[in-house]
Amino acid sequence: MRRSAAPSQLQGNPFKKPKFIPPARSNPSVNEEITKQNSDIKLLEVAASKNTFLQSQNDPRICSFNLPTEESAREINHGDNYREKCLEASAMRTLDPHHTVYSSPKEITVSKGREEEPDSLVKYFSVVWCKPSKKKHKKWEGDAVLIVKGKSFTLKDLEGRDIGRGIGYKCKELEKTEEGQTMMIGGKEIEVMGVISPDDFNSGRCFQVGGSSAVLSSSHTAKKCFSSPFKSVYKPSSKENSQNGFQNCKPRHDPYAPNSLVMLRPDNNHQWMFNRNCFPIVDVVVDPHLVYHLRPHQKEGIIFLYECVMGMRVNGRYGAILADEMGLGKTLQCISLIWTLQCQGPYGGKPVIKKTLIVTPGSLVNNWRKEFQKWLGIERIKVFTVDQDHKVDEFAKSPFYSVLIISYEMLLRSLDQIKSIKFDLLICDEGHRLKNSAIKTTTALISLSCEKRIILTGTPVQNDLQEFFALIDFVNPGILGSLSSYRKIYEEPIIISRQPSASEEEKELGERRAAELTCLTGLFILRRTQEVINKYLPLKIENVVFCRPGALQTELYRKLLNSQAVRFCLQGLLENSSHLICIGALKKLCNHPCLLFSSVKEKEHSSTWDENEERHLYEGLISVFPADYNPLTVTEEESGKLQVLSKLLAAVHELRPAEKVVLVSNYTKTLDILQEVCKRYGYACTRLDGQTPISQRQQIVDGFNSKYSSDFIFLLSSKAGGVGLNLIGGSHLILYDIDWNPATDIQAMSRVWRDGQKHPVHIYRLLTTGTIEEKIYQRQISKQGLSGAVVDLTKTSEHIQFSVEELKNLFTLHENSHCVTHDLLDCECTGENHTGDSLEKFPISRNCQLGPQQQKSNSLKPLSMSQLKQWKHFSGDQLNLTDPFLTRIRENVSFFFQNITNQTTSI
Ligand SMILES: Nc1ncnc2c1ncn2[C@@H]1O[C@H](COP(=O)(O)OP(=O)(O)OP(=O)(O)O)[C@@H](O)[C@H]1O
Ligand SMILES: [Mg+2]
Repeated sequence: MRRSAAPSQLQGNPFKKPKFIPPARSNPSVNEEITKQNSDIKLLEVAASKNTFLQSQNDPRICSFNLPTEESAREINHGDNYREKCLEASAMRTLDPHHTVYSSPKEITVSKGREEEPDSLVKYFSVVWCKPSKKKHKKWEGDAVLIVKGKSFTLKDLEGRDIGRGIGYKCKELEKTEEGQTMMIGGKEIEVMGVISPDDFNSGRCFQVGGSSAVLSSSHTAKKCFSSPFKSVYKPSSKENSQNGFQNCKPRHDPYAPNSLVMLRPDNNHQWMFNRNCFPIVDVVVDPHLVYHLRPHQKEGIIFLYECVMGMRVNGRYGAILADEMGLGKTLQCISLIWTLQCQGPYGGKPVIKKTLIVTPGSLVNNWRKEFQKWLGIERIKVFTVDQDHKVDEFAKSPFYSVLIISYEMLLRSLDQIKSIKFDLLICDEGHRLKNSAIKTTTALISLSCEKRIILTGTPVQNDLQEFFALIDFVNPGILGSLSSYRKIYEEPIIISRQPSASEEEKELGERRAAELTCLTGLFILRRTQEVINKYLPLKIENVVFCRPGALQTELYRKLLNSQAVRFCLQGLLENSSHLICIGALKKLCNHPCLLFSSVKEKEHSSTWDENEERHLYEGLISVFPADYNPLTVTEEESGKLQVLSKLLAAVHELRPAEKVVLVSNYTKTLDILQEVCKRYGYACTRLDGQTPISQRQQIVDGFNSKYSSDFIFLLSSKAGGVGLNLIGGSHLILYDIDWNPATDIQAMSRVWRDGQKHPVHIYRLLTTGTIEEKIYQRQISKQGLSGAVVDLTKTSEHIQFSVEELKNLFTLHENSHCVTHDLLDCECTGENHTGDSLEKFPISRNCQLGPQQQKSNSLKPLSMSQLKQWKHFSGDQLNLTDPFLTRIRENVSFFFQNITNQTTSI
């Protein structure tokens, strides 16, 4: 029977036809001919067999599917091997938010055997379908996947939707099914095109026809290319060749010099696609001036980025996500890439890019400019930063500048001008904000025509599958198909498999799909953890400090917990967000009672007080404050944390006069109080919060980091300015309050412990003992830590759902505990005799004293309860503390946890 082609058949259905045979294999004579005549390809083979230029080859963190092993350099087999590589890689990975990309093992095994297993219960077929008709020449309407399970049949379209069901055929009949056999299912006529292996179904690959399949796109493009290889290879447009003047095709830097960093040479497939004019192949070598400074992981990162944006990792895709943890130098890796691509290229040395657009949060625009200057000086690359006085037009008119740095906000305002400029490379810093494809910024950036797109983010990107899709689809549009098919094929099975009620079958399917997704995307996502730079960083001492609340605080806390509002919340009687108001009040109280006082007064004076929900919370509260209470006179004794803070600042000032402190809060009103205290003690301070004009931010940061600055304290609002800032001028960081989201706190903490820091770093997280702050901390470390799910920066308490049980726990004050968190750890120690003891003294079997050397804080992910248990911990009553700073605050502290990283010297 003749038939018209279904959509996929126009491109070739991989499940019906033999796999795509690459040009090199299908036509060896052509390949031989080309190799013979093109000396550069020969050179490629030789160069590929040397490993001088490919450091990523041996690195376990780099997914090196396309790297030029001797074999792969000789064959044009990118597309052909892709599926096998994915299959094999998928077995190695899970969809872990912290996963790094692994290299493939040497042997590739495809489980073909499974396809032939006679006793397999479920069968899968690729089919085409149409409405029933008697016509001889059918007009097939689409491709589909037929699932046969016993006697029941399900027909799914390539978006994963059910489009037909039926009952009646026998599985055995289908085992004999041959290509071309037709049958009726669910009111549709189908023709069987071939058998799909369980592997291909389980991984979801059988749905990846057309736009979503890297396999197809690769074979498709290669086919297109191969259709007339000689046209491009042997008949170059010599005019263009000579006009461009690339005959002098020496690498810009010596690829054989010691420590040279040489990029992967394009394979034959790539050459067919991109070297139509047959320029000689030239090694792309990163400027040794930069290489000299690069850390090993940064070299790997540059190789990775280069291969992604050159389309060498996934054919026809030019995007990448560099998701290295904070402080790993993503900026420098990008600068190195830009500088390399702007001056060099593999084809005749012709530069790959001319103009680059960098979009970044406002507070980092000048940081980018500074980093360009720091690594390349002011002469090599001319960067243009957009601000009120420097508009995009100026950049567009000038041939002088090649890099435009703009904030996300400015981008929206100047979108039309930006669109009129041809950018060859787009970098979105702190790009996790693009995870929401509905927001204006994302749609604006999607509308730019630039294909080479890089997202930089320190925040893990795989915690929400839809957000993950948005990020992937931004850098490599269409690679996962449409959102609806992605949902059906990946998201739904993965989510179902993680539910406790999931069947074994559902679990397996979900795991396979997750592995496949990781495999597909792992080619262009790279994440390394902080551990890779630990060895370049100084000692870090992290402390969790449980501060005893002041007497007024305790009294007010009790009063709040007895309020009608809290009682109603616990009975589930109040609606909506009333529990958030209660939580907010308790948090304010923990920071300082005067904050609560001001709130109550403010509400009392408002005209809507009588109807206000907060009345139920604040009623009678003012009577607890002294009659002459003045919220403007900040009394330290009233807040346990403030007392500890002022002693801590005094200790640093006295014991380490050359060192500085970064003081972080989520609230500007709290920062006001802290600023007041600084003033009281004559500590010079500077401040960055949401109100700080963007144009001044870098200046403030630079001022603080300068060794000539007299500022002792940097007051930082973590929400406003936490991301991306380098505050290495400070070596003590105090987190005055806690956020629900561990990512916010982690972001803030990594501002000081980063490359360039000279002093040992001390981090103090202050929590008020027995209060809601401890509960939030426990939530951070138990829920998120244990489940491994990492929340990201945009999630706030409004997104958190609480059960009545959880609210009960939140709204309890533990007045008699030194540390509720320690009580929960189920630790045998009393907190009395473990002060600063060394590992040798306390055997590892002891529950609570594994000591610093045992602690491997390998990443910035939230700590888990069990990890916390391994930290040193001791009560504040200890008299023989070895840490001089803790000794000074001991009196107001009920309990400490301490962890030391990189200990080589004493504190
Ligand atoms: N190889 C290096 N040698 C010395 N300093 C470096 C090196 N690489 C980066 N740095 C410095 O480390 C600091 C952190 O780098 P960068 O701001 O690029 O980190 P990041 O990965 O973007 O982190 P974040 O996610 O917090 O934005 C910068 O001051 C940078 O100049
Ligand atoms: Mg950064």
